[in-house]
Amino acid sequence: MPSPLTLPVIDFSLLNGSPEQRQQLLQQLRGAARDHGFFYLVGHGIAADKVTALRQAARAFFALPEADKLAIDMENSPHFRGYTRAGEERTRGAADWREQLDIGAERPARPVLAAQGPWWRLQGPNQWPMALPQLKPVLQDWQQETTRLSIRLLRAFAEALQQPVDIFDDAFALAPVQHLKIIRYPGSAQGAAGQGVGPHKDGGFLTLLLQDDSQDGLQVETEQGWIDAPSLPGSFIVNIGESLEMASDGYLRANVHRVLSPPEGRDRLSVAFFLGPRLDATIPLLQLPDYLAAEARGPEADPDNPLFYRIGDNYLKGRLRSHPKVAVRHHADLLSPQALQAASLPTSAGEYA
Ligand SMILES: O=C(O)CCC(=O)C(=O)O
Ligand SMILES: [Fe+2]
Repeated sequence: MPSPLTLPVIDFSLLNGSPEQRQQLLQQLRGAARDHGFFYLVGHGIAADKVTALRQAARAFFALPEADKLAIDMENSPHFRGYTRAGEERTRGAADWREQLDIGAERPARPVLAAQGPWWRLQGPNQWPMALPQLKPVLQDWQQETTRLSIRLLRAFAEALQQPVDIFDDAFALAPVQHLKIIRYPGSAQGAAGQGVGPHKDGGFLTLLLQDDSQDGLQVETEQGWIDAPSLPGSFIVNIGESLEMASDGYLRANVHRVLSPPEGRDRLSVAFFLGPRLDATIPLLQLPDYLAAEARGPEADPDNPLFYRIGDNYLKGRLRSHPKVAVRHHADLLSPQALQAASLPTSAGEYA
């Protein structure tokens, strides 16, 4: 039995409706992002045939022989691009049971001079599978579509928070982070007790998640405990990242979520797009009008997860922690001795500095 929808459903096409409809939409967006940090987005304007093409291409990628996938293993890439086998990625030290392909914006690697931020190491070429040439145009098209939609959403948030509509534009000028991940959660003998991906918040500004219409598993943490976020066909799940929470002094909420493994014999495919400001931007701090500032909770402080005002520092911290093998192979100079030691243990619960 699918559980009832408990997260709000927002129709983005009302942005172009009557002035009353537009105001109502902005209020809904603000409320959903403040109270839950998660909502369903419909009326988003991305065509259904693009969704179909994306799902087919993602399925075809995961169906490739393992050797073709490992030919683009993320371990080859100092920029954290490429394929990760199930069990290799970690969330708060515990292994996630999902395989995935990470793609970023296709930009040349930068020579990293000592005086520049080490986060520039995240910029560089993607790895594309030779065995499936049709994947690249489909994923790049999706990356463009979701970037456009995310920026429209951010502009709507700016308006909903009584800010100049272009307040975030500088942070996205030239080279925003456009991180796209196609993900497959294999079934597990442990069923829902298995960790598809462990509890975490997303970094960056906004996540647009395309779910699997035939297998659920996403859950969001609330004051009442975990709630299911079952698939709603035709929608995206939108959630707020930690940097946007920080920018809005906690008004917009970055919420904890996780994915439970499917039962044995089934799997779940999802596609997550994470939009973030350019790596060398600092988080713009919004001045909220008094009536909104009164509702802002301040960003949540987690001693295990320090947040930085420099966007690149947050991304680098996250990538080094999630992909310890890549970190040790390419970025050992950035790791603390404890992190280096933890990363070389097979199933450690280490935290990466
Ligand atoms: O696959 C999903 O449904 C969620 C994935 C997720 O939360 C993430 O990759 O950050
Ligand atoms: Fe997430």
